[in-house]
Amino acid sequence: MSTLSQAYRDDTITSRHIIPLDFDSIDGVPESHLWSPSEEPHQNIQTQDPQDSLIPVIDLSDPRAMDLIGQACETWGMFQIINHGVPLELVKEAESEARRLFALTTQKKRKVLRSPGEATGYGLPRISPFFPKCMWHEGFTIMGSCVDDAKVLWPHDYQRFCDTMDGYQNQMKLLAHKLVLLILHRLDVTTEEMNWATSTHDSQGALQLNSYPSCPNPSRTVGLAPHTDSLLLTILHQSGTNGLEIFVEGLGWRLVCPIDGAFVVNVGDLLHIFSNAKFPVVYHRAMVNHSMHRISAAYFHGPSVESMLAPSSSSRPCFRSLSVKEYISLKARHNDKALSLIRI
Ligand SMILES: C=C1C[C@]23C[C@H]1CC[C@H]2[C@@]12CCC[C@@](C)(C(=O)O1)[C@H]2[C@@H]3C(=O)O
Ligand SMILES: O=C(O)CCC(=O)C(=O)O
Ligand SMILES: [Fe+2]
Repeated sequence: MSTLSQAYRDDTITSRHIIPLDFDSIDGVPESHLWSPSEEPHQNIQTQDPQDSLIPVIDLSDPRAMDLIGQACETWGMFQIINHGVPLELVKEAESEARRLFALTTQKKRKVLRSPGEATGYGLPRISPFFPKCMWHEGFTIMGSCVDDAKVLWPHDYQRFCDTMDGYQNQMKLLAHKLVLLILHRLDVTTEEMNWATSTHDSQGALQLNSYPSCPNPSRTVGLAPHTDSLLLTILHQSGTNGLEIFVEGLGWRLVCPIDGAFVVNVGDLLHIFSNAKFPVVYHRAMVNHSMHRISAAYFHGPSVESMLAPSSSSRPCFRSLSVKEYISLKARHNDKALSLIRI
């Protein structure tokens, strides 16, 4: 049976779109990373009170949580959660292990570079080929065990990194299942669909550690260009630094304020399709900072890549049915045009 990492293997990406900048040895922003002001990410920035939290913050222990989550999915496709049950020490530990990884020398990190046909390892975001300029970003993608890469990075001390990432992925998987159950109540799903969406044994996940080093010219650079996440839902830990923004129709780009101990959850393309577009597509991006090195950890949760996906119990589906694998491959080839290709 195919796994997520196999589904992400077959594309034709070139090294220019894989190798992050050598952040240790630069003292300015190279032309390759300078976005012109007319390029999309620098448009529509709103002045905003940093306290003004547009995206709702939901307490998972609140009896109204299910309703609030349903509403948030319909309105924004995004919400933040607190009291989620994930031990905060584990979250801190995962962040500090991610920092330890990105603090290694460029030479070390390039030893675990994601190779062109592979899904995991160190490198630029997969969406890089779709943009004219490079992103101020380095990432490390994990699908399941990361022991092979960790052994290369820390030959004598790889266990700590692996144990932390395993523990974090396990917690994310549990939380993702809880959230899917809560979210599906908003949709009129059949028992069969409910089983498909909540079956724990063949769900698939990926963990992406993101690093955005401080940048001498943040107004002309982009950390992670505007995109939507592909799978069902994403659970994001953003370390205390601003950077994540969501595009809201009519309002433009809005900051998603970091809240200590909270996770940001957003609807991915598969859930947009499954909801028959009742939940919006969620464009978001990460901007960079002059003084802070920002880290984030995103967990992507999806169903088995072999399974079929169709808008749930809808008499007028607006998307054709397809396998998860097929959607991943369409997305790899067409990025944000993928959804329009399956629209009925
Ligand atoms: C399971 C996933 C989800 C991936 C691909 C694969 C591993 C890495 C994820 C990201 C992380 C950064 C943004 C994104 C858009 C990217 O370029 O790589 C994500 C993408 C997706 O959601 O499509
Ligand atoms: O770093 C962030 O805040 C956003 C990360 C993100 O969107 C992603 O990994 O898909
Ligand atoms: Fe994302």
